[in-house]
Amino acid sequence: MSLNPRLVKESFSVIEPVAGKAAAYFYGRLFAENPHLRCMFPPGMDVQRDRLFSALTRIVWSLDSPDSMASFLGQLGRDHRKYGVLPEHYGAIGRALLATVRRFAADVWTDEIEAAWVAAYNAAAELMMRAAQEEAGVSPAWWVAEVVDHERRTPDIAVVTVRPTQRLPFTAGQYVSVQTARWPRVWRPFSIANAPRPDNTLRLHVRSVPGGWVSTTLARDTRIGDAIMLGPPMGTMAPPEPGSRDVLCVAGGTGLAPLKAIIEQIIASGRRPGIHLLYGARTAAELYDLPDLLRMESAFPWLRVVPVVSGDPAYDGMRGRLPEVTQRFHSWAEHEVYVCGPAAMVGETVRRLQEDGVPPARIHRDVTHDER
Ligand SMILES: NC(=O)C1=CN([C@@H]2O[C@H](COP(=O)(O)OP(=O)(O)OC[C@H]3O[C@@H](n4cnc5c(N)ncnc54)[C@H](OP(=O)(O)O)[C@@H]3O)[C@@H](O)[C@H]2O)C=CC1
Repeated sequence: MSLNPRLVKESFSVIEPVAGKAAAYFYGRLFAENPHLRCMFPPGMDVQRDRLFSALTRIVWSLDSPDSMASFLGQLGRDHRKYGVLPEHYGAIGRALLATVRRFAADVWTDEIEAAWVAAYNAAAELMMRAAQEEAGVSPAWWVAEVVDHERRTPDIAVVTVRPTQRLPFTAGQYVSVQTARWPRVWRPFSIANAPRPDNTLRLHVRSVPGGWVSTTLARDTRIGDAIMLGPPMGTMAPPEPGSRDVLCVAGGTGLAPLKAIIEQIIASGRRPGIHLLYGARTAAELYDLPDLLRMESAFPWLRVVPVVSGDPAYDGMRGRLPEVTQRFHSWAEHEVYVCGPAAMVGETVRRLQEDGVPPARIHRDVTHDER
């Protein structure tokens, strides 16, 4: 049976409004039928349920773009090695998924829809298994990394430098998932805040969020010499192609991390595009990386760093909210644009940029990391 993206999308749109219930049913069914799989997942499943649905949403909506589906599923397959997922697990996952969509789309379900889901799942599982298999023997399923530096920049934000014990190749703009010894099987994504370095170190910008297990452990309770685990690099945000346009980066809070990596990579490439970095925080004290950015600016005259403060009327510099400041600052229609930060800020900034004529293909945004 060949893929039928339309039937999968139509039936999936019936399930989307009850995504939470469907994800809970899926895991309940998976663990009831395969109790041995439960130990591969964290004790608290809330984040996992959200992840399942966001991955599923992404797969379903990219079913008619084979390249982007293959690239996403390849990364997902490589990433799932760190959970210990093996080819034999895909059958069990497929059965639980099919039972879930059949139940939650019961009102519209037909044999054709069932066949379309089976074909789509088999194709997706095949891409994930193949990518995982190709990686086995070439790269570890996860990396152990030693914390070699830990700076508390604000009461809530730390810049953590780690050195994996084996080389971890990545592209500027990508992220890794992190597991700490305190919270086994709980993985949270953080962007790598530097371009690849000869000494193999990676920097992470971590804001401890209330109730965030991994972020709080990393920001407050981690010391030099501690070991953490890193999953394989993920994400498709990457530096612009050589010879391309001037660059705008709009960073909200710790959303700065991947944009700093991209700027470092552009500088290291020897190219000289003009780069504007609008770097926003609520107060001047929250601009936790400004001294470092100003050093980069003075070493690279084509970079202009513009701190923007949204919550302090007495701030003696650019004031306002990032989406509005971005819009009134300049016309960016000819730029390559990168936006990263809180999801609502990213959405609003992207909307305004498009309104002002920046084509969507030239706007690069990170996945949000709001689950930590
Ligand atoms: N650490 C990492 O590696 C990465 C983090 N991220 C994501 O970046 C985000 C950073 O969060 P955090 O450091 O807490 O940032 P903050 O919540 O401190 O916000 C930073 C700036 O963004 C503005 N902002 C927030 N919400 C909105 C909005 N709805 N509209 C317009 N402006 C807004 C804030 O202004 P105000 O609130 O005054 O409007 C402030 O100026 C998180 O969502 C995180 O998941 C993304 C990629 C990498």
